[in-house]
Amino acid sequence: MVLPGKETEFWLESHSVIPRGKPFLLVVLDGWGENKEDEYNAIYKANCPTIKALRTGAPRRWRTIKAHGTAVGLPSDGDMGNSEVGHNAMGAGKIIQQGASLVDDALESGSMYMGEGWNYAKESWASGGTLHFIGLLSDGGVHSRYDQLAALMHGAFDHGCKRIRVHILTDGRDVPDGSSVKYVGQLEKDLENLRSHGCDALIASGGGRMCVTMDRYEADWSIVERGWHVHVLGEAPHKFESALEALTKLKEANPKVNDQFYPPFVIVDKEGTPVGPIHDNDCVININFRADRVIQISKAFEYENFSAFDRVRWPKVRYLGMMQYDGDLKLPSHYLIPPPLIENTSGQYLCANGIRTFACSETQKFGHVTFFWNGNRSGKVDDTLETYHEVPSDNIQFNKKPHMKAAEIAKAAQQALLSGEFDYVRVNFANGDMVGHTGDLEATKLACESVDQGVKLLVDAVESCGGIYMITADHGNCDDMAQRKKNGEPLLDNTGKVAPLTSHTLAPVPVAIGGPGLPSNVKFSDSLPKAGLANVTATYLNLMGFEAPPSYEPSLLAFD
Ligand SMILES: O=C(O)[C@@H](CO)OP(=O)(O)O
Ligand SMILES: [Mn+2]
Ligand SMILES: [Mn+2]
Repeated sequence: MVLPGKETEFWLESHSVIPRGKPFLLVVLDGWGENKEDEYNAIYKANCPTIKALRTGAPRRWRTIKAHGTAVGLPSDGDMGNSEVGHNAMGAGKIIQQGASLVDDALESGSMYMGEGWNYAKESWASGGTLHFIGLLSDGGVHSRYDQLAALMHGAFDHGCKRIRVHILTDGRDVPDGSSVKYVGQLEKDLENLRSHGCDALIASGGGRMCVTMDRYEADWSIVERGWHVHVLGEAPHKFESALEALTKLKEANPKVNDQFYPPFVIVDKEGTPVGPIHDNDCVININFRADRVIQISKAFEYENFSAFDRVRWPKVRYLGMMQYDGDLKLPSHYLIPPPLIENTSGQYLCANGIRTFACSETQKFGHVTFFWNGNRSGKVDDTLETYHEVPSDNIQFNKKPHMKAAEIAKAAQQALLSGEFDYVRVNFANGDMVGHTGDLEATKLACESVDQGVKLLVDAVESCGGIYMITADHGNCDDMAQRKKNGEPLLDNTGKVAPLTSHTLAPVPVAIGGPGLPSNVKFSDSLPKAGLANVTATYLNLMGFEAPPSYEPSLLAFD
């Protein structure tokens, strides 16, 4: 192939120390932080000899970096990291002001209500339509935030909206299980307030985020179909007169049900009529700013030709995302806030310099190492140079099968490394995160062990092909499985048991480098104590034998 000349925008200089041409492995351990070593740290409690050896075997080639808060473009240092921001940063080498911050700014400045999106939405209620909000109901700050929903409801009322319906997805994954009752209470108060001012405002339908609407990467379209039935058609086996009643009665009927997995429900009036199905001329605003879990429902609302499930009825609504979720598909076509502009990604540079890439994960994280990595674009950067390999995830609760697809991912990546057909193999192991989100400590230990075995297979493969590796993570999760009191002690629930932590953590994440292809004088620099995930990108460009572009956050490497 003809490599680009110096004059092209994405041409990269050769690195002065590290040669090109060694197979390079990059592993992202999803949800794997470096945290206090106690009995609730699943990594510490599990048998993970490979990762332990990386950590203790080469101190100059192991360090931690920040993976939460402002270091990854989130509004505050109280915000835990997440896959979207983490993979965006690692893929693009920059700290990107993320969706949550952009929405905050637009609400604060008032520009939210001056854009094209808002005007488009307004036409609906100006001509008698109902305004529907759909989204994750919590203040987790990963996919959405309650205060932003509250601001938009009041904003709509101030702009003349007289009828609002809210379709809630209970969380329990970014916030503690059981907290949905609190968020529903808060929402009911705000709706009551709107009603007292003459706005007909009610909760109309809902369900748990992992059961209703918020599927991702087409793992299980039936999740979205269930959402369609309750939000749009107003149909569900479970009907209640209030959302609080729904949560209470569904829990009574099945005490094992949790916030993440509440079955779909519809709110009805005294006569049993659903209070808020979605009709022609209504407006639907999806309040999630994060893309992955709302792309499918957005397609269902937006696409004329749609065959993922039978919509039964497809109302002609004005549909808007909080942001545009997919830059390649331009989906949805209407949105409130322009998404962060993520340009000059590592993929663009590497493809322009002829690097042959193999990217692989299982369905649950497949888009993380492709879509998020490439700045929220669903296509490939270069079809001829890149192979994207998806291992189908099981559709189960992952504590039932904590090894997930780690072995299959490792095998596929091992083959890619040994084949000689790729220069760069990039994988994500989902287990620490996906099993961590179940709050099941014992299962999460097994999850960590499966990841460790996968990493071993790959580090051995790098060893045998003379390559270089970098092992890192996108944010914490399995490193702390207990909710904590202010003093750090585990919090007990009302039965006296330790309350499980299902969310991500604020922990920094490890970065380890090595492999026989890495010159012996390469180590981590001591001069970047505050480095974060965005510093990873220049580092791996160096490890592949390139100088990083000057616009990237600095490389973590130093040379003896
Ligand atoms: O499951 C998800 O959607 C999030 C948590 O809300 O996890 P991650 O950022 O690791 O994908
Ligand atoms: Mn993640
Ligand atoms: Mn997660």
